[in-house]
Amino acid sequence: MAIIEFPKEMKWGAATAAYQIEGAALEDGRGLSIWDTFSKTPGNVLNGDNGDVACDSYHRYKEDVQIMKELGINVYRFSISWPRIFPAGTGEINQKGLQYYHNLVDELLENGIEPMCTLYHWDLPQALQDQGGWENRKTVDAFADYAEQIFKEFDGKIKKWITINEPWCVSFLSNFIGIHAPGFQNLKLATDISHHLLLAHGKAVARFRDLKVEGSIGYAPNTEWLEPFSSKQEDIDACNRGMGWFIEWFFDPVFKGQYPHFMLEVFDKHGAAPAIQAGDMEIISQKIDFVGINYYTGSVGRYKKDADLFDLEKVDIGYEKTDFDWNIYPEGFYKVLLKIKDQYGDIPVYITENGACYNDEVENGRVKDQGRIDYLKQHLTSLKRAMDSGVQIKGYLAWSLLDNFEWAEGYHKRFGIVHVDFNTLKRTKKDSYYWYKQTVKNGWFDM
Ligand SMILES: N#[N+]C[C@@H]1[C@@H](O)[C@H](O)[C@@H](O)[C@@H]2O[C@H]12
Repeated sequence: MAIIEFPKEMKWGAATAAYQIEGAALEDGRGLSIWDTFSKTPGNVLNGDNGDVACDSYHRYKEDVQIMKELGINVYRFSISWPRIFPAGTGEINQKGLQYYHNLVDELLENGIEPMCTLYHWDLPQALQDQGGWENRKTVDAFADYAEQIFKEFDGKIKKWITINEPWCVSFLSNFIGIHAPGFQNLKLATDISHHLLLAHGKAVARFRDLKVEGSIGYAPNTEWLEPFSSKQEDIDACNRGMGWFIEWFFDPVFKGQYPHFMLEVFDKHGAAPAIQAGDMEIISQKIDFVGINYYTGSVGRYKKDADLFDLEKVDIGYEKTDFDWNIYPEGFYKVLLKIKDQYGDIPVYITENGACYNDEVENGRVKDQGRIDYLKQHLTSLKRAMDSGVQIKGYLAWSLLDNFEWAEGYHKRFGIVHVDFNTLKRTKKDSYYWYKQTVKNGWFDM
């Protein structure tokens, strides 16, 4: 067996998001989000699930922090619910909402765990959606005002900040593919929203710098690897276009100050090039301190005219899959990280999400989730290989601490290293929790 060992200074953590774990959706002055509306529209979420209760972490955060403390992690990524702070999206502040996050952050700090805060993890205030949502440039400024409020409130307590989680999901999955809130299917709308999200990111970074907030700031794009089916150039080009949708489209504006021409060509062909105003790209491309990378899976792809926007067809060549029916493809993790380093330079990287869906259940008080342990081992081995190839990895945060509301899949899809019984809200540490605990303690594991 091989020992996979990590630097002593590497951070180890776990990640969650507000709408997926908090519950208390109608409590203490919280306003509605687009996910409250979307999840309660019949047919949008499996089994009609919603985030009204979720893991009830709003009330159980102290228990959850003790679970983290026993786990031994030193960083915890959570998100702030914008409508819990600004119920109408702007204007009056909900003090009880702020107080909840002070309580959570204080509990983390008292237990030696560093908070990493995501400002936007998909739960846009419904009041802003009613005014056009991310399609409306006014939402960009509303986000910057919300971010400024949070920076001022938590400066000195929170020192790692993420502006936007997975802008591809917020724009294309939610407004072109349409399976996430608010559920539109319009490519031009989606590309305009992708631009406004990057603008919102940039404006929040500008406020962060202007306020001289202590700490570091970045964003957390989602990534995927597409391996060409053959060495034919048409297959290679199709895969590069497909990855460009996740990577270059959201990295080039931030790191190069312009959209990738090959992607603009694709969107322009469909009459969907984004509306860019003078000065936008300068705002978007100001320096950030780190990039968060979310990686789950990869696929094999080949050229097929009109198969999708990119003339790309995914091919199932029999990779083992998780219960989300996603390929287990750790090689792609390595390749994504090297691609980002090669194309965008030696930017510090946090793996802000990586994990596996297995719909495991408790049997005699135990959850035997060897599949998740194997997934983590394989992907951490790829991560170490990327680090040995020069990628500046600052930390790894497993998705997720808890089984939680998995968006359109509801509570059926489980990503946690801790099982949650959604009838009783009982937490049960899985075998993967104990494996991860030992790995965090040692800084190595036996492959
Ligand atoms: N699906 N899936 C699991 C996980 C989702 O639960 C997170 O909220 C997202 O940031 C990202 O999509 C990844």
